[in-house]
Amino acid sequence: MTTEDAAALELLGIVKTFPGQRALDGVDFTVARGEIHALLGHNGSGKSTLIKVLSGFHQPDAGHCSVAGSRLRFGDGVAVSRAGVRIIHQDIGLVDELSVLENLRLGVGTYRSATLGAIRWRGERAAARARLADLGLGHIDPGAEVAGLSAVERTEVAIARAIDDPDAIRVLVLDEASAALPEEQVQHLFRLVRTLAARGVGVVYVTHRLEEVIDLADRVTVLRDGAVVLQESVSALTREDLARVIAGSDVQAVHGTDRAVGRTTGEPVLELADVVAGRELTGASLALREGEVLGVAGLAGSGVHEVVRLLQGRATLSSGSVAVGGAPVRRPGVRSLRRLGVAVLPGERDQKRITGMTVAENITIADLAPYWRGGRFRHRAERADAVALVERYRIRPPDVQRPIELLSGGNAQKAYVARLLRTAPRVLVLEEPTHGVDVGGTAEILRLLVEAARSEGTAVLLCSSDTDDLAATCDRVLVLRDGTVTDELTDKEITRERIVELCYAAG
Ligand SMILES: Nc1ncnc2c1ncn2[C@@H]1O[C@H](COP(=O)(O)OP(=O)(O)OP(=O)(O)O)[C@@H](O)[C@H]1O
Repeated sequence: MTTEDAAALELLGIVKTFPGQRALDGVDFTVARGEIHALLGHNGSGKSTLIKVLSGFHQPDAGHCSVAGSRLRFGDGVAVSRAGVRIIHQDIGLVDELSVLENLRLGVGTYRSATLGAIRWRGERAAARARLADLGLGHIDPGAEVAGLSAVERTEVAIARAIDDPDAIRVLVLDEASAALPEEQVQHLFRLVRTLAARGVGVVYVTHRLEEVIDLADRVTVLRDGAVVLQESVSALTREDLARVIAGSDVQAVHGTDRAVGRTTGEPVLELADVVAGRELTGASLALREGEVLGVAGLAGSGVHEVVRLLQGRATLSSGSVAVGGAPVRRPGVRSLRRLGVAVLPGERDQKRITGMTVAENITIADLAPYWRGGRFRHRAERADAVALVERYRIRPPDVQRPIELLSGGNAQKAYVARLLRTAPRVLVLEEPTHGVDVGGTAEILRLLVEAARSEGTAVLLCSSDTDDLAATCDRVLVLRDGTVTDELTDKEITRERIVELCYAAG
């Protein structure tokens, strides 16, 4: 077989066992040249492990790998890169303070136009511009600082950086590259992916967003518990088919949650009035009421993220006021707000994961008081609570003594949501709570949030870029633009299309 005929990527018979657990159980995964191949599976099904085997990070117990017809030795990251495999992780690893050009050149070591030790920036800039234009990214200025780019532009730059020599790239893996992208920017990413596929690159696209698979991919592989349960052309499948195969059973619809009309009349428990704060909020006001699920939507830079940062004490309140239960909070922050019954789940992983601790400890840490009795800590009671919550949230594997770092991304996210809900707060502020969570887990988390609002009267502030989540659960949705609340949707006005439209509206 010539290199031209060979598959871009062939992973055959891959087995990987961790102590006490088989993460991959003889997986065959083949991607043709120019094919966009979606890799799906529930949280903990083995997607990341398969990618890590390909990258050389994990040594598999069995199996073999070929790239464009050439056999590849496992465990050798340099050989993987030399063979033309590029992997973009969700944490795309750009340096914010540097320009696009500097980021493109990072890691390459040499500047093309250096003579006698001096870098000829004009030449470098022209080369970078040509490289971006070649990938259809002519709209990105090489001189722009990365911090000022939109989320999708950052992803585009990360991909452009990886594609240092387009003719030599055989396989591009995008590991949840769209997870942090607002929905309306995803199409830009798709355009770039299609450009690369049209040049013969085999693309592996890992995602939990099933609509994206239908829209973008040619073929799909679904993993369940480390084994391939479906490998098929996407054209034959619907979103519902995929959800069913991923879960291994019928998934309860996330949508169509019974939205309670009239919920918006409870007492305000969290109020922001004319808040100017951090880099983004320029006069935002909102009132979250008892027993309601209030959604907050907006594009990157609109201020949604800054609302969460403000409530975490990470963005300074310059003017305006924050009040809980009618009483002003002068310095909002995690501690001051927790005392008032406000719990915050931030979006960033490092802000919620407590490394070096077990799953049980990560779940119970927010309130250990019930376990202290007579000066002694009742480990058994703590463990029993954690076991019950792991069961309720279907965290896999169901081992509460496991270090949290060893959980898959989506299973860890379920543990953080469990931590917050367990403390039965009066106000619950969540940023992207279903980020990286599979279709079944998402339905469960949203159901629990609505239940907390309905039966406990919890006031839930749901800051999310997932318009499906917002449309399925919220009693009201606020849209932010340029740091202020510009629109409010209630009841039947809350649709996915309307939210996106308002996020994008001008002026
Ligand atoms: N280093 C490790 N040590 C022990 N177990 C691990 C390790 N890495 C992963 N696992 C386990 O292997 C299984 C597969 O995990 P993996 O991260 O591949 O899942 P995933 O499909 O990527 O999930 P997600 O969608 O949540 O990211 C999980 O049960 C996970 O807990």
